[in-house]
Amino acid sequence: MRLEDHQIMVRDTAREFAENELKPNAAKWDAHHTFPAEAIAGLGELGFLGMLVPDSYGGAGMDHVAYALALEEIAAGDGATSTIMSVHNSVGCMPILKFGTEDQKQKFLVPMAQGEKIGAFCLTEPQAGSDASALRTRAVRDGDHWVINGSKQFITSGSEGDIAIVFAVTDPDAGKRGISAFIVPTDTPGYVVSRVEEKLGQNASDTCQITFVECRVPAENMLGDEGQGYKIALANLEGGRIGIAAQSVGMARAAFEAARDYANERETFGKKIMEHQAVAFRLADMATKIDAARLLVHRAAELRDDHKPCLTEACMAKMFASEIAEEVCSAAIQIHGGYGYLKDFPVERIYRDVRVCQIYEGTSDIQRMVIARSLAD
Ligand SMILES: CC(C)(COP(=O)(O)OP(=O)(O)OC[C@H]1O[C@@H](n2cnc3c(N)ncnc32)[C@H](O)[C@@H]1OP(=O)(O)O)[C@@H](O)C(=O)NCCC(=O)NCCSC(=O)CCS(=O)O
Repeated sequence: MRLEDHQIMVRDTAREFAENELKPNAAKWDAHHTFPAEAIAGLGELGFLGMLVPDSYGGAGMDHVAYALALEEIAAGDGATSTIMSVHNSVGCMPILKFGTEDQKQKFLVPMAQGEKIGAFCLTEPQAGSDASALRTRAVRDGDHWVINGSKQFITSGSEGDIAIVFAVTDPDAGKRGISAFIVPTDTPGYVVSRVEEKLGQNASDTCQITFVECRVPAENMLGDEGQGYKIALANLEGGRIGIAAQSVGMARAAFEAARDYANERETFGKKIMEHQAVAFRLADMATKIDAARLLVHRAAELRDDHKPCLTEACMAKMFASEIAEEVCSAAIQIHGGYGYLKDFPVERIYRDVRVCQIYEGTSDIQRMVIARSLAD
């Protein structure tokens, strides 16, 4: 894959940031469940929190390939930080860029793109995950406000974030066309963080249950037209999925590199374990899978940059990259032997962090479902 100069610069900048600011801290943040506030501020200074937003709205005006390259590098440094970055850029900023009014862009998008405000995406509910149209959260018009009541589940940055894109039913008789989207600052009364979840991995990124209790938002905070919410959600998940795929590649690469380095140091039976064919072949398979996943990610990102349809390609990239990433991380632990199971080595954390990539922003089975639809006559 041939990269342009600005893409190489983005990749190298992100790699340096990951090496210096993320890798040395990732284990500590994971152990103490610390939100990486300083690192997020650093990403903002580098322009990585408004990557896809034009400079006229305070962003870096980058293409999706550059974005995928940056996310891969940030994920190689710390999976949790890359999740905050991915959700913020793709399903936080992009819905406002694409569907927002000029006033909404000035008020909400500009500070988000400059990294002053962090975005969250409130679609999923306790009983509506894969079946995203089965929402129960209701928004009822009351004069010049909408009043939101309901529960949202698995919300990245739900507690640490500042601006939430919230989907709610405004017309219960209209099915998918009865869902609308709202921009809700998280300091709005009635936006309640009811639980910060305990998770297998990605402990530095908060995942929350949010309850909306008579949460009143001004009518001008509706995003897009009334009834357009479901379409807004799905359209932005498409780009989000390319981001999750890039993250998966980054985490897989970090685990692979740790295993490769270990294999070149560790000796058994009088030689480096790299010289045992079983280990060398395992590493060869890992490297091949990572490269294949990256090519799928870049194909989807290029299509998006060319404004061509890429739903199927985004789903293929996410499904494949997230699944091989778990395989690669598992193999990396195997190469480390018993040490791979210890927290002293990074592969233990990366293995935990990468698992969710097969679940959030659409499970692997949902990706397969969407891909299969494109195969039907
Ligand atoms: C399972 C699903 C794929 C099912 O989708 P549907 O069959 O319900 O959708 P459709 O009827 O095909 O489409 C509805 C509507 O939207 C338009 N649409 C669909 N896809 C796109 C797109 N990619 N771009 C633009 N528009 C799109 C479509 O044309 C229809 O419009 P019209 O009615 O024709 O006008 C789907 O439900 C699905 O993807 N489910 C998984 C949901 C998911 O990924 N959830 C995780 C969300 S992440 C979260 O909430 C946590 C936040 S986090 O922190 O990450």
